Amino acid sequence: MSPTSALPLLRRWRPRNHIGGATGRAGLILLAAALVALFAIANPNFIGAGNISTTLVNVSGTLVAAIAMARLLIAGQIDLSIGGMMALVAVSGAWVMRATDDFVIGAVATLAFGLLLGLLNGVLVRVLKISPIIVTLALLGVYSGLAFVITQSRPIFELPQEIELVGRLRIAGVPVVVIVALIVFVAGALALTKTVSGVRSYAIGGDARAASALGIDVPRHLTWLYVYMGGSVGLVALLTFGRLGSASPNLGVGLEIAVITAVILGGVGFAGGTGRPLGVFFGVITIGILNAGLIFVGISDYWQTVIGGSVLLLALGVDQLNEYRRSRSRRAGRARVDGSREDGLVEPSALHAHVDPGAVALRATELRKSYGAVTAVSDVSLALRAGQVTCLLGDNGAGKSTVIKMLSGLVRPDGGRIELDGHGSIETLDSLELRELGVETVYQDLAVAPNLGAAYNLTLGREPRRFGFGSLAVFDRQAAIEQARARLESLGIVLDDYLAPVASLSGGQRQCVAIARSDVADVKVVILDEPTAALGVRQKALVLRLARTLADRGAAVLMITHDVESVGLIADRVIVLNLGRVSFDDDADQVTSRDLIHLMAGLELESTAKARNAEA
Ligand SMILES: Nc1ncnc2c1ncn2[C@@H]1O[C@H](COP(=O)(O)OP(=O)(O)OP(=O)(O)O)[C@@H](O)[C@H]1O
Repeated sequence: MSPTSALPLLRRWRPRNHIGGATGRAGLILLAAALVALFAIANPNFIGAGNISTTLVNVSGTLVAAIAMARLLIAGQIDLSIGGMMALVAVSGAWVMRATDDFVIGAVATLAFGLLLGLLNGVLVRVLKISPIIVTLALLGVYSGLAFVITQSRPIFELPQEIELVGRLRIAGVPVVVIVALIVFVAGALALTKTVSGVRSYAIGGDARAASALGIDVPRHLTWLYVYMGGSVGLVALLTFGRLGSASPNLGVGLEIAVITAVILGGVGFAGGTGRPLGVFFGVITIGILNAGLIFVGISDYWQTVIGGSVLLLALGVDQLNEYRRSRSRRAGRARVDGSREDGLVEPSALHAHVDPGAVALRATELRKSYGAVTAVSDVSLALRAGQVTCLLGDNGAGKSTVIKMLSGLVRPDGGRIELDGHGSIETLDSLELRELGVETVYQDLAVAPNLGAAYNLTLGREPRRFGFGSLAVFDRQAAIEQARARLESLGIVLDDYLAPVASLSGGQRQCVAIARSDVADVKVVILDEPTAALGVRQKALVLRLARTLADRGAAVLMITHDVESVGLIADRVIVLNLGRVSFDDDADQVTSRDLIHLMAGLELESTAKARNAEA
């Protein structure tokens, strides 16, 4: 088979999007089967109905907690406090149940305590702004300590009669605990893979700063995920002390290790952004079989702990290997795209209706900004016109980034005015408010969720929905593909796979996806922060063509660049900054590449010097 004829085959086998991992799941099923066979040889009763039922009941708690933990890990977070949280929630809930002698009130209180502690975790991680590993590890100690303090180390008995139902009730022979766990797991899995909120978790785990730049309220989303984790722990606590008929402060010891091991074994990447519920399911089952088998063949508690920790280390090792394979496959994808002869270009479509070419879209007057004693920008005035590309140049430290941060609402100027056509002064508005008014900014390295395809990236924040409400609505993947295809094609770009992670696209294509996000119907100003940095010649041409198209469709484009060659190819107007001041501002045809290099170096143009000498 020739390399060319093998290509379609390769494409079919390539991971479709962030949710891949069939090979890992097959490996887990094999591992689980091997464990069952091994333990059954050691003791044939291991595959008896009684043991299977007990094993299922034992894993039900892990299953409920695992889908919530998977969601946290996918979003780049972790909760190590769940063991202590379960103990505290169980004893508090049981205490309420005994005090009121009412099963329902006690059950509601247990779930509510879980949700509250989850909220506390989320708020603390958000407020302290340090690694969730440290914050939740500290909370593990606090929660489990409090559980002992409240109970004085004694279990809580004498719970209402109905509690026995939790352990005894069966539907069609299946323990109700298992049924509840399966329902909660499936609901969590659907929320993760099918809803707008789930897509946002993947985006945040891929790159939280990019997700935030794409319009997702990251802190709020993450807080909800901790609340979800807490609620799940509340349910696990209820199912467990309900089954046992009493609550003790020892409940939940080691829960975090068991759950995290199962989740990572199930293929959820510790680095965030990847993983699949089905893998998590098999991870939980495998750990359940292992634990049951170790007890069955009479391995001591101490050895069980050693084996549990070793399995976690093994899972982390496999995860690292997967991460390495993922990055290799992304690099291979990029090499394939860069080596391809066609750039996937089509003719861009016509202008936006609101174009008034040449009119000033944004005017900045006498902008100033200092950082302590450092004056970054001292007196900058400029105008951006609809239909034009303005290139902003300057040496390192000249003040370019500070200027665009002020124009895009990331930094408030110390003085001066910024006016947007039709909206008056905007210098006090933040970046989200400015986006709503039609000022879009594409920052270098900040603009895409690398683990998601173009279809997701181009619709994040304004996701197409099928039914449901808020971010729990069902994400319409087909509509997202169509929208992404239409948006990119209208800008003259065709991709062959709208679900392939953008990390596997070429640098130029990735920039195009990022820039295409700014092509919304009422965009007035597009600010591009060094969009051609580190790109090859062909990829650079692709990006410059896209910037030109945006201007041709009516936007005022401001492009920061160090690259004099790009200026010659695209600029209508050139502004050069030197030591925080404008040293040149004129039409691009008034200046040569040589002049620009002089200006960027802070030198005076020969023509200016001559004119000054002649005047003298
Ligand atoms: N947050 C900050 N705190 C302190 N000083 C800053 C800060 N941001 C920028 N500066 C200083 O302001 C000056 C202008 O920086 P700015 O990043 O705007 O320049 P630039 O032209 O974008 O440079 P580069 O091309 O290297 O990114 C520099 O002296 C820089 O050190």
